[in-house]
Amino acid sequence: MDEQLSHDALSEYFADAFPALSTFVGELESQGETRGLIGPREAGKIWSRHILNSAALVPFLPSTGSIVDIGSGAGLPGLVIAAMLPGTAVTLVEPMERRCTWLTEMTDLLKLENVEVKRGRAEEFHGAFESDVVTSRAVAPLDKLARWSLPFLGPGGQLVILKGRGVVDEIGPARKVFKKFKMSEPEILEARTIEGAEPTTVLRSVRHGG
Ligand SMILES: C[S@@+](CC[C@H](N)C(=O)[O-])C[C@H]1O[C@@H](n2cnc3c(N)ncnc32)[C@H](O)[C@@H]1O
Repeated sequence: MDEQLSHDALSEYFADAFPALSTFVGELESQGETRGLIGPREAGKIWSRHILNSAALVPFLPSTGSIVDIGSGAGLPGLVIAAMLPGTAVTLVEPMERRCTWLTEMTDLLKLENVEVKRGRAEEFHGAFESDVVTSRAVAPLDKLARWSLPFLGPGGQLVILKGRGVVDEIGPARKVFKKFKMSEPEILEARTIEGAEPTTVLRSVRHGG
């Protein structure tokens, strides 16, 4: 467990999702680095760096409906969302086969019945299905990410993504594609979880016409 975070604070924050997420953290600690899912020396920091960072998105998401997480990698934020919001249907889109194998293994191990893993690049699924919300973390600069993400949204659909503070500088180059998909002006929100964890930045935009 991360040094600065107490078991009690994490257990209280994650409530019903805590057992599944503890199992997930244990698997990331034991296998994450060797399977190329997390960086070296991250094993002791998974709760703060990855799980709480992903969880920061959850207060901005609906508790029902469909969510597609683009470029899920190790399952961040997609598996964290699925564990915390069991009333949603979460699709994880990831092109790398070995990461999809991991995602499927974790979905089974954590007994998440609301997860579907789709192997491929986001662009390959345009037109194949729609989603109420698209999420992502650390996948691409905003203009590229918007081209990959926005075709999944119908009217009223939302883009809700984790980004670094520098996201404000990415909005200009992405404006054209936001306009093309009739998206609202992106909001930049500060997202907090528990005391002692770093706040993070969330970008949210809604497709007009819902
Ligand atoms: C830096 S990793 C981030 C993984 C995870 N979201 C996280 O925060 O740890 C970027 C991920 O995006 C995936 N990716 C790259 N291009 C993609 C595309 N066109 N569509 C979907 N996923 C993509 C990569 O395979 C990789 O797993």
